[in-house]
Amino acid sequence: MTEKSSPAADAAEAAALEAGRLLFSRECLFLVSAADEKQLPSFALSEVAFAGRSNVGKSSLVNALTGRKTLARTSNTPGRTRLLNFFELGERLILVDLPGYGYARASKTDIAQWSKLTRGYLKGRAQLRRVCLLIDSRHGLKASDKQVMDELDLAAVSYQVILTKADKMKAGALARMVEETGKALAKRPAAHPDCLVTSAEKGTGIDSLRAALAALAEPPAAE
Ligand SMILES: Nc1nc2c(ncn2[C@@H]2O[C@H](COP(=O)(O)OP(=O)(O)OP(=O)(O)O)[C@@H](O)[C@H]2O)c(=O)[nH]1
Ligand SMILES: [Mg+2]
Repeated sequence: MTEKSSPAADAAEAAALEAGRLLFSRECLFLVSAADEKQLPSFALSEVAFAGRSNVGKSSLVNALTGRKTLARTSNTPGRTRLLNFFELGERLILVDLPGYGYARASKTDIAQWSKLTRGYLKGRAQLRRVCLLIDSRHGLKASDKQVMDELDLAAVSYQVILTKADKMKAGALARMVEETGKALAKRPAAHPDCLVTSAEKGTGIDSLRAALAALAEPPAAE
């Protein structure tokens, strides 16, 4: 079903896109990595975290959003990101690239470490305004994603599901995946009701995501 547009809705959408463009035209800097709870930094800015199974494209999405190809390290090998990596976007928002979960070949110690540090961060971080929960659009929601969603729902942490790697999908299959995922989200209290579709490779959905994240950033300082 397509939403009817009105001049007011069109103007609001254009303003949101412009806010996203302005925010993400600002410089994005790597700040710090955290390997344990004691290393978690404390900044006076809201945070948006990128979570999801290993290899879904979290680091690539951070790079696509910020227009920097090598800001966050990406890899063909699942399990590339092992630490929580914090980036500051123009003194207005912190982006947090998280290690992936569900990486079958990681050692038990690694998995336990992910669980403790990342789950702890996701559930207990006062400044965390939104979790972008990335799902590979070819695979859809897996048991491990549902478990993380259960935890976010329980902790009342707002999350936005993002179907990634859209360039790898045919239009019909992608539309079915969007519908199926949307149905699963309808019953979840902390989920944003609509999922976004992105391709870090082709730039699909990047402007919409920038617009959504701009609504969470510190307002620009008065000139
Ligand atoms: N075709 C395509 N490939 C993508 C896209 N996004 C990421 N990839 C590829 O998917 C692989 C994994 O990407 P990463 O961004 O490292 O994934 P990640 O979720 O950060 O992985 P971990 O840090 O290991 O959890 C890389 O080979 C990327 O080039 C996309 O939108 N389209
Ligand atoms: Mg990564």
